[in-house]
This record gives sequence, C-alpha cells and structure tokens, in this order.
Amino acid sequence: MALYFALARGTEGCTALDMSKHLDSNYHSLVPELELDFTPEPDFSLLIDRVEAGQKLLGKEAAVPLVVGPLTLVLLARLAPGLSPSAALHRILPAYSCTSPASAPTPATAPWTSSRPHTATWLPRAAPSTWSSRTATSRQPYWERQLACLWRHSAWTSWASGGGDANRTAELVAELAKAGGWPAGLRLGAGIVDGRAVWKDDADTLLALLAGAVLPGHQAHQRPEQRLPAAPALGRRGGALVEDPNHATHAASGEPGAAPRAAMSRGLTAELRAKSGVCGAEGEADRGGHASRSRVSALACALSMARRGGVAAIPADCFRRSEAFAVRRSKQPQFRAFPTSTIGSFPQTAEVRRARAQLTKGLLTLEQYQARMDALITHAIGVQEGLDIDVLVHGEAERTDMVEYFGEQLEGLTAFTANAWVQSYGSRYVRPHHCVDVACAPMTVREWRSSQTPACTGRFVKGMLTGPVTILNWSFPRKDVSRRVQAMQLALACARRWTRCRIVQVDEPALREGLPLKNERWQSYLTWAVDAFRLSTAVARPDVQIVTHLCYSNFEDILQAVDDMDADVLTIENSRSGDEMVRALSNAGYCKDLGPGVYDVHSPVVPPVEWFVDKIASFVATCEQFKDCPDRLWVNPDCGLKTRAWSEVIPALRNMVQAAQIMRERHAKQQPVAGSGAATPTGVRRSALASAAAPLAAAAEGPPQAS
Ligand SMILES: CN1c2c(nc(N)[nH]c2=O)NC[C@@H]1CNc1ccc(C(=O)N[C@@H](CCC(=O)N[C@@H](CCC(=O)N[C@@H](CCC(=O)O)C(=O)O)C(=O)O)C(=O)O)cc1
Ligand SMILES: N[C@@H](CCS)C(=O)O
Repeated sequence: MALYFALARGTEGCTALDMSKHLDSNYHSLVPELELDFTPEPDFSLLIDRVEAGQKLLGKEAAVPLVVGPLTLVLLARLAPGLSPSAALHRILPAYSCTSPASAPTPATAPWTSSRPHTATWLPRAAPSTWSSRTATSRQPYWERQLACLWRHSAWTSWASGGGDANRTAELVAELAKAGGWPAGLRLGAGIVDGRAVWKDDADTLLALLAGAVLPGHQAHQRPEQRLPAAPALGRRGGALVEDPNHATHAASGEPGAAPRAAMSRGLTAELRAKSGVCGAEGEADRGGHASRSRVSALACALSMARRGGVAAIPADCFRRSEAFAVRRSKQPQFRAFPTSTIGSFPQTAEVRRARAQLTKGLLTLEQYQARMDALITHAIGVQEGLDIDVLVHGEAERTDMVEYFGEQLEGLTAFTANAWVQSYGSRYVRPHHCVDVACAPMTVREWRSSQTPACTGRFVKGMLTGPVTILNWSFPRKDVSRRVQAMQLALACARRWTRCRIVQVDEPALREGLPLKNERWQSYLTWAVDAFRLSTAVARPDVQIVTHLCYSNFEDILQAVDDMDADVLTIENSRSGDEMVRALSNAGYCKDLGPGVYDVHSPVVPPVEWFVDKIASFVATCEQFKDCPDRLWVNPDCGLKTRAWSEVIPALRNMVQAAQIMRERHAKQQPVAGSGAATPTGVRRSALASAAAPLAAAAEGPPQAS
C-alpha cells in the first residue's frame, strides 16, 4: 500500500507517476511507465480475490472480472525511449492469457495507427478455471471507432462477443452497415444507456436501430441495463461507472427527486427540446475591464442576436481580441523576471467547509457566512503578500468546486443534487450540474467582491473564472441541443462577468478531454471549443491580461488549438510529466507567456529550493525565448492548492518564491541558469521509489488520504 501511495503522490526526491484524465472523461488515472527491458510479473491475486468475493455476493454472472487489455495498457503507458509499442506488447502479452498465441494481434495486423485504445477485457492467465468461458473470451472495445476496426481484424480473434457503445447509435449503425454487418458467429453486446448522462435514453429505438444493422439471423442481445433502465450501461462510452452520479447515496438521502435517471423521463426530454435555443435574462454588460464601448455594444448586440437567431448570428468580431498579442502585450501589467503566482485555489480547510455546512443548515446567516469568506480571503491575500508573490489570487474559499460554484451562479444551470457525487480521482468527488438552459444572467455582485482586487492589497489579484468549455464538459449537458451551442451560450454568459480586474484567469482544464475519440472529429470540436473560449475572453480590453490554465491531459495533441485560444499567459500542469508539454510548446514555437507548473499539487512533499531552481532553469534551457525575457516565464504550481493543507502550501510557496529570486539574481548577473540535478527525472523513478516505500510503510499509521 505504501508503494501505491508513493507512486500516486510522490515522495521525497522522487516525483509521482504522471496523472492524466482517462480518455475523454474527468476521471484521472496514473500513467504506468514501461522500461526498456521490463519483464512483467503478473500478480492478479487481488483482482481474483475481489471478483470471487463479488461472485459470492452477487452470483457468477453478475460479478465480472475486468482487466485492462494489453493493447490499452501499452498505448496509454509512457514508454521508455527506444521501446516501441510492438516491443512493449510482446513483452506484456505473456502476462495475459490469449486464446492462443497464434491468434494474438501482431504488430503488422493490429490497428496501431489509431491513437485510441483497442481492447479492454482479457482474462488473466492466473484466473480461476471457474470463471465462465463467455467472460473469458469477451473483448470490450468501448469506442465506436474500434468497433468497426476490431471486426476487420477479427481473423485473429475468437470472440464470443464484442461489446460496443451504442450511445452514438446512428453512427454505429452506419459503421456496421458499411462494414457489411456484424460478423456471423459473434454476439453483439451493445451498451444502450449513456453512462455519462442523466437523461433517460430511448432504449427501444436504439435497439431497433441496432437490430436493423446486424445481419439477418443475428440477435442483438440485451444487456442487463435494458431490463433495469435506471442502471448505467456496461458497454458504455466511459467504460467505468465513475462518471455516473452516485445513485445509491442519492436515493438513500431521501431527497426529493431521488432516482434521477427515472425522474429524467422522456417527457422532460421533450420539454427540454421545446426549450432549445438561446435564451437569457436581459442585462447591461459591466463595462469595467471590457474593451471599448463599441466592443461592449458589439457583445450586447451579439447577445440579443443570439437570443433571436442562435449562436450562428454572433459577429466574427466577438471572437477576436481587439489587438494582436504582439501589440497588446506591452499595455498589460509588467512584472520582474520570473514572476510568481498560483493557479487559484487555496486549502479548502475544515473551517471553510464547516462554514458552508453551517450556511446550508441555517446555522449562519448569509451575512455571517460572507464575513467568514471575506476573512478567509484576507488571510489568503496576507499569506501571499508575506511570501512576496507577484500576482495574487483570492483563494476560491467561497467555491465548493470551480464548476459547481458557477453552476450555482448561472441561471439555467441547475445543481443536480446535494449527494450525486461523481469520482474525479482517488477519493475526490465532484457534483456536476445539468445544463438545462444556459441563460446570460449577470453574476452576482458578491462573487466579484471576492475576486476583484481586494482593498487590502495594492498588488494585482487575478479575477478567477471557469471557462465555458470546462463548465460544459464537467456537467451533464442537454442532449437535444448541440454541445457547440451550449458552449457558446456559456461563453456569452462568461463574457459578461468582467470587472475592473487587469488580470483575469479563465480556466479551461477540460478543453482537451472534450476532444472526440475519432481523430476526424477533432477539428470540428476544437474549432468551436476554441471559439467558445475566445468568445468568453475577446471582449477584454487590450491592457487586460488573460490567463488560462490547462491540466492533466495530453495537450501536446492540440498545440495549435492552445495557441489559437490567444490567451496572454498559459499556465500548465507539468511537473509529473518531465516537462513534456514545455518541450512540445517550445518545439511548436509557442511564443506567448508561459507558466509551466513547478511542483506537484497532489503530493504532500515540499520540494527544496534547489529543486525549484532546477525546474525553472530547465524551462529556460528548453524555451530559448525566455533567456532574454524571463519576465514572461511565470513560476507557479501545477494546479490549484485546494486539496493541500496550509502547513504544506506555505513552505512550498516560500521555496518556490525563493527559487524565483535566485533565478532573478543569476539572470541579473547573466550567470548560466543550468541546474544542479536536484529535480528527479522520471526515468530514475523506480529505484528511488523502492527505497521510498520502506520508510513510508513504517510511518504509515493508516491509509493516507488521497489529495
Ligand atoms: C481541478 N479539478 C477539478 C475537476 N473537476 C471538477 N469538477 N472540479 C475540479 O476542481 N477535475 C480535475 C481537477 C481535480 N479534481 C478535483 C476534484 C475534487 C476535489 C475535491 O476536493 N472534492 C471534494 C469535494 C468536497 C465538497 O464539495 N464538499 C462540500 C460539502 C459536501 C457535503 O455535503 N458534506 C456533507 C457530509 C460531509 C461528511 O460526511 O464528511 C455535509 O457537509 O454535511 C463543501 O465543501 O461544501 C471531496 O472531498 O471529494 C479536488 C480536486
Ligand atoms: N482555479 C482552479 C483551477 C483548477 S484546474 C483552482 O485553482 O482550483
């Protein structure tokens, strides 16, 4: 257990495994590292114990073993330099029980060219013989892309069944038809309930469509979820159930509206359909940090046109800053070399949560609650001033969650329930809201009181917003209005949240995870997603610095889109991935200001000053452009600090600020900025971890809390 925690959270002198959102979900998983000469030693005993325990409880057919398949594992892993995917696959295959060695995919026939994983369910060699043969030979490709792909390669398989994702049934049907129907002798198990939505699916129509797509004589077998419509699909888009609200907790709470999936009846969907289109409350845009009056009127005009004619009517001008980066940069706040900042949130302490709980229970009045929040904000500002951080944040104390909070502020976004939690990683959960109707209601004055430059500091305080694409991707959007339209509605709402801030951060950590799994759909998604971000920010005056934040996804895939967002400063999570994104941005010629994360916010480890110095030095070494303009290289943590304790945050930030100061002095003396080697490269992780696990194990008094 100690080793697992060391891998997940890092330990003194050794960074944790990279963490990445799983495909197109908000669920984070750790990225395994495969070394050049690895020889897997399979140990499935934990899995086997758990499945057998489940089978005793639920029956043999209900507790099904799920194992990540070798192709998926290899394609999602980080491979050591020189290790090809096919070599890794051949090394890993013996750990799995293939139906026969000859039937295993070979590099020549396997669909390597796809960037997505392929098969998910294999039976480990060590599995008990009592596990059914049906289970043993079931392959479950989640993704519509692979369904067609896989049966083209069916020569090397002997499936009893293939699992598919029928959430995009029309496309699936078209693919099946194009491929000549479902192959004879194979059963098709199709997920017919969208496991990542709260709306009730029309399972009958989906089944009828599917039945029409299979060859005569074949049968589309219904999966259990069809008999139990309130349960999520097994062969569904997200694969695991982590993206479903926790219905059990929800129902147990006895809240009105329990059993949400049942409550989201077709009647409601029809009602929603009738409501489609842009609508929203009237209201004057706040002119504070907005561009010129004419641009504000353009936005007002866009809003009213959008209400009448939909988002297509928004003028192109509303998607562009009024001046190009090269021109506006000099008008924005200027800072010393290696300026320091943070990403937004500070510890959500027991005190913060207690105040919220007391407000909910009526034990605090709104005024008393707000006074507590103000005190917390003042404390956060004071800490940052004391640490000599250049650009401050208010600390987000008033936000349960960066999306849930905005869900509460925006009319039309309905908080789902008090208890329908969705797992984000480890033991951390979020409560996504429904996008019901996204109106353009002005945000309350209260919110901006906390994020405008508070009177208690003379320093810049970043205004902190969650961007439209992230709000959309971390909610349960309507299914009867396109995601593009909903993103634009949200963007229009965000665009009106401007104040007198000279620096505004619009977080878009979920931009990448909305990327469709099929590469051919990427461009269309990226076009509207980037447009939505730009629509939400383009209204800023040229002298307002727009910052954005991206984290825990492979943004290397979408560098052009990142550049097209046209943010003045990009802050990115970086420290677990060995500066991959920094290198990628540098190679791509990214030329705007950059804040690569210098330390891992999910680790309790407080890195020493030299470690930070090395990190910053490595950025300068990688990105030539910062050698001459280090005022454009921001020094900040990977992400928000809400899961940390102040006792970790303060020393870590103190070291970070001190390292920035050392770098400034070196730069002033024009000394070389090479590091001392204190920062651990990911390659040497294994041996460092082995020794790390021992003291951790000794010290552990109980399972550490996920953070
Ligand atoms: C930045 N990230 C985010 C993602 N997704 C989001 N939607 N939001 C994000 O910020 N994805 C990527 C990353 C990393 N993700 C996360 C996700 C979640 C957390 C986190 O710390 N979650 C907390 C949520 C706690 C919370 O909201 N608590 C409420 C009170 C809840 C409540 O009702 N409690 C009951 C019972 C309490 C008890 O029995 O103990 C009560 O008070 O009565 C609150 O604060 O008001 C978590 O704990 O999981 C972090 C990063
Ligand atoms: N401003 C947010 C961004 C998280 S991705 C935070 O600091 O928590």
